[in-house]
Amino acid sequence: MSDQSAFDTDVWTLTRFVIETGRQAKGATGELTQLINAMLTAIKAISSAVRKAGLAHLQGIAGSVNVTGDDVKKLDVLSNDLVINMLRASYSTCCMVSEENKDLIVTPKDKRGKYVVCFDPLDGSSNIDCLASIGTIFAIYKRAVGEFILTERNVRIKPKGKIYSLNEGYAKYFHPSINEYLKHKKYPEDGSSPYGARYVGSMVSDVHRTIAYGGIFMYPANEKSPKGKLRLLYECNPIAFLIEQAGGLATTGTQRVLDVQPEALHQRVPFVVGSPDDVNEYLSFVQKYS
Ligand SMILES: O=P(O)(O)OC[C@H]1O[C@](O)(COP(=O)(O)O)[C@@H](O)[C@@H]1O
Ligand SMILES: [Mg+2]
Ligand SMILES: [Mg+2]
Ligand SMILES: [Mg+2]
Repeated sequence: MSDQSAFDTDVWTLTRFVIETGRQAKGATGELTQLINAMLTAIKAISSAVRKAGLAHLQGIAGSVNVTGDDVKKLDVLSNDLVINMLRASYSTCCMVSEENKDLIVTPKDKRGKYVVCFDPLDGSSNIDCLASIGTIFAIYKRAVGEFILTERNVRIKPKGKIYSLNEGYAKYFHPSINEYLKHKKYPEDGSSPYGARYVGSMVSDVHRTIAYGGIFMYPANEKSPKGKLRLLYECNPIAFLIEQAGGLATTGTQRVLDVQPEALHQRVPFVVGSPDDVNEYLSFVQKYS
């Protein structure tokens, strides 16, 4: 707040931040600003649809299954259409990758720009009907360059947290290294306090908390899902980038997530992110078994 009055008349909205930093960037054409503003419009529309989902009969399934096997919800479809249409109309993309589209979405020639956008229009969509937090994830790459764009500054994650987060219901199918790590978190041998467990089941939400409070979020491989569930291009990479920018680590267990060479649009990778000391501790358990 700029003063003590109840209404801030000089607030830094994201739109203002994007316009001002775009103006200051040398050689900027405004295309990235157009893209981010289009994305923001789509996200505001998604947020409005999510808020009135119950009244507008937008809850429930759409009746199809997407390319990675998820039951598609009505709000997945609506969010996907919004993002595609807004981005197309921003004249800033050449192609897009969406969780909900099997193939690459190529922008019509007359609307093409220089960016590739990979997105998960609605993350955590199994949480829609119970009103838990859900959100949109996106990564922006410059054509051929493979660059992410940072939109927020100076967010830092604690070196070590007190919370672990994963779907422990799959413990029966986990590799022993994971179960041994979890046991260590719950029954520490060194006399330290056990970690708390938190798992919303919307990665956006679980990662947001992990950045805010520290700790570790995991969607590791298991016998049923040998590469985990989360998808590299539009779920793991953008989150890995944010976590690293905040001083955290993001690993598959065998390599840095951002070093994984993409081979398919909807490729999955095991995903472990969080405070550096926590992720390194997890890796020490992986190493014991390798
Ligand atoms: O139910 P599970 O197996 O724990 O999976 C939860 C994970 O699946 C996801 O919901 C997958 O994302 P979508 O909702 O975008 O398909 C993540 O947000 C979450 O971390
Ligand atoms: Mg899905
Ligand atoms: Mg998702
Ligand atoms: Mg999704």
